[in-house]
Amino acid sequence: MTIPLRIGIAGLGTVGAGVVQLLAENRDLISRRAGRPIEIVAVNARDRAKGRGVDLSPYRWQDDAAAMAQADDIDVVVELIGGADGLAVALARKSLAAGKGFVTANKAMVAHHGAELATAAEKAGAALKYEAAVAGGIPVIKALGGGAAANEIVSLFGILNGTCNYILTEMETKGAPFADVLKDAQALGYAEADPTFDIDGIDAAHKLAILASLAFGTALDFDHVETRGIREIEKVDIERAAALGYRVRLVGEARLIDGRLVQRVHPVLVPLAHPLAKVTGSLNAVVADGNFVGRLTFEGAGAGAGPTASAVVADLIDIARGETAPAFGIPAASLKRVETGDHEDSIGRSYLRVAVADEPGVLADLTAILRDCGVSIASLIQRGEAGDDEVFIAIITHETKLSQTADAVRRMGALSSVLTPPMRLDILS
Ligand SMILES: NC(=O)C1=CN([C@@H]2O[C@H](COP(=O)(O)OP(=O)(O)OC[C@H]3O[C@@H](n4cnc5c(N)ncnc54)[C@H](O)[C@@H]3O)[C@@H](O)[C@H]2O)C=CC1
Ligand SMILES: N[C@@H](CC=O)C(=O)O
Ligand code: NA
Repeated sequence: MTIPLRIGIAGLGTVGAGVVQLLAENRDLISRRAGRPIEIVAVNARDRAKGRGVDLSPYRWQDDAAAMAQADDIDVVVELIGGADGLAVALARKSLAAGKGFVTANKAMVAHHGAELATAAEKAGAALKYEAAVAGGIPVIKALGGGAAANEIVSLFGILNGTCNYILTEMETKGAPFADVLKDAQALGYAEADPTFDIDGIDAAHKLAILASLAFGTALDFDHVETRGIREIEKVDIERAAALGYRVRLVGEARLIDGRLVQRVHPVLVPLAHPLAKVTGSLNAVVADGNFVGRLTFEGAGAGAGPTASAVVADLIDIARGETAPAFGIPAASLKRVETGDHEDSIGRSYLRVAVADEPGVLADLTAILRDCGVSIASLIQRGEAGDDEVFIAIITHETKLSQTADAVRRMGALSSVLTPPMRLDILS
């Protein structure tokens, strides 16, 4: 007789309802692939009466999510509530302490408490899995932790937030205003409960910290992810970028440089021919360089019910098969603590947007600052009608140490003819 894997699901929102639907719809196939049935025993959410478009009648309603951690008839707790702290992490701690497997889509919790939870899982001999937490449906956690595990990986980058990518793409293709597109992304189930996590880059930073730890074998270090979101991106940046041969994307990058870890989430300009320029809508992409395999590129849906449920259920299938690899590829106690490096020490090209008063000598002042800082101009666009109070100057620099470009931007901002703080976006190479 085959013994089913019995699960309890806490959280029945976009992802939770997606998991219920997927397990029901692909039941037989999943059972064959997992080697045994995966059965939902109990479900929990804040509001029992809420309609969710899925049939919950076969399952026990559990008023208290934490009780799932103690229930004798549950082998694995699936946490789809969200939030770095509070109920989610309490449930994780209790479930793992009780020796139950724990599957989560919660990147905020993993980024903040991943090491502690991985240690608890190892101690209990239980599985901790979080494929859905990074890049939604893309199986990148399994790829880096498994398929590419023989390689040394020294750098990775990618588009890690579906909401931001959707917003940037819609602004570019439809000229739609930021606020309207954000509402659409929320309605489509892409955004976090608090969408500032998306648009301020925090969600991408959570994911980047997790990927970096897994890829480099370093301790999770969310606090040192330099994070900048897309709030300051204006229509003019998207238009100027397009005129200069680029698209704007929110990208997370992590590198080990001389043993120091540089982690950065920031909006960048991506050349039109670059693979990330073709990643549109809520799609995500992750690019990792391995020393034997070479460059690996993963692309797929980064958000939404179906893709995220796909990743959650993939973790359940792993557990049903008896896989118990350490959560971060190596035992949590072996993850290396490394110092933080500074991205501004590296060499790169940048886009600068400077809003100036249309008066004689302004351009000369800007170019003099760039000269004094050792920054050379690759291209420059000035557009504005005669009589406009404000003119936008867009500059693309040649390769320079980025700290020099930062210095130039600071000095430009101090000019009385510069009307708002200049903005710099680096160019992805
Ligand atoms: N929506 C997406 O595309 C993706 C979401 N995630 C992650 O999946 C998790 C769930 O996200 P969504 O389904 O989008 O969120 P959601 O807001 O649609 O659903 C959250 C669910 O948790 C329940 N809940 C919230 N607080 C609760 C509490 N105190 N007690 C009991 N239940 C509570 C709500 O009732 C709801 O059923 C989050 O960690 C999110 O970051 C990960 C990848 C993609
Ligand atoms: N809010 C997130 C959901 C997936 O992780 C995103 O937009 O990418
Ligand atoms: Na994933």
